[in-house]
Amino acid sequence: MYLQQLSFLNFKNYTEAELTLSTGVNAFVGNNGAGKTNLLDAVHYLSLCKSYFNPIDSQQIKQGADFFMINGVFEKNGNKEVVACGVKRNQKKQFKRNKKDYQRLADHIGLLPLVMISPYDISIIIEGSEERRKFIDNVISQTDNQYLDELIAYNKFLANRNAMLKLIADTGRYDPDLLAVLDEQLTASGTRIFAKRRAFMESFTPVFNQHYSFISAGAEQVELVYESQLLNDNLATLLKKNIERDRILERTTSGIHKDDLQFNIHGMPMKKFGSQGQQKSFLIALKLAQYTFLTQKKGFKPLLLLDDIFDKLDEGRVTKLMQMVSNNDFGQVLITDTSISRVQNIFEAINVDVKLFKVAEGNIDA
Ligand SMILES: Nc1ncnc2c1ncn2[C@@H]1O[C@H](COP(=O)(O)OP(=O)(O)OP(=O)(O)O)[C@@H](O)[C@H]1O
Repeated sequence: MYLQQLSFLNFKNYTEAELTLSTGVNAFVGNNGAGKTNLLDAVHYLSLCKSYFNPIDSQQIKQGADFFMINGVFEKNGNKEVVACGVKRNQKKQFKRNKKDYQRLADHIGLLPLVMISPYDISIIIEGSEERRKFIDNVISQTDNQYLDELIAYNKFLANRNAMLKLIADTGRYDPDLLAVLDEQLTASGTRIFAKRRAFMESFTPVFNQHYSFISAGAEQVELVYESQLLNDNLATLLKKNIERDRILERTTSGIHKDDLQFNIHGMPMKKFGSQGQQKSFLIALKLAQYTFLTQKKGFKPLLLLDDIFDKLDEGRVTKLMQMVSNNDFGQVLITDTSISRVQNIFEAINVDVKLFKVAEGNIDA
């Protein structure tokens, strides 16, 4: 699967742009603020119906304009897929595939899969557990349509149970039978999500380890560990065991909403003990493992978007990484950088053709 043509109107700092991409490596080069990341974000819209960086659609409209429009022509399994996304101020987002409007945007997710690696991903390491759960959930939901619905249902059951705990605290009236019904719903849904997350992590972790040791040439030992209360006990038992604590805190303290991922380097937390380059290598290995997982599940290669990828990585890691993404396991790659000579030198050294685009103040030249 690859993106053949991309065009957009009034998208962020672009008034109008149109480009034809190569099926291999495409590099977008320009100064800070030129619009390189914005271009990758336009591609992200076509795949996941939203920005990678900012959830508010109207803020992506060029300042002073009333709407933005993004169009893409993809080639997938020998067929053309024409995708269009339009946002007008104060109106619902429009999303079309082959000229037909989607009823549910969720139906588009996973059709044209994509993996983005960006400097903003550092939040997966440094922020709270929610970011790491979001990472797992995003990867699984690109290959499992029911997963997102299951998560929505779980969150609803969780909100109901928390509301009940609050009501008990406010009124002093405790009805164990009613709570048992809520526990049953939460347990059934939470257990299904846990099973999916655990199965995913079992197949994902060895691939992650392989990618990390390739990029770092085995320079350091890292570890990725899935943490869930449900690994030790089933959810029904946990809810019963912790009911007194939940009543005091007026919220549910057991469940898959407490899951996390532990990232270690030489047995210590990556967040505190990893260098910037090691943290970046860790994130890249996570995302490339996501790419491998998606490829295996889908049976075709997703798009790979690499934003500002060379910063903080040493020459050895850059070469390894570029060798890896240019080989046959990867398909179309879009990459951004500030230096033409750096991009040319890196790819010349590994003998890989690159289609170069120069980006300056919202203009793209091939
Ligand atoms: N809605 C908008 N309207 C107009 N301009 C916008 C809008 N949103 C973002 N921009 C502009 O886009 C520019 C940033 O573009 P982008 O992040 O793509 O730069 P970049 O080429 O990736 O830069 P860097 O090398 O620094 O990462 C900024 O100048 C910003 O003001």
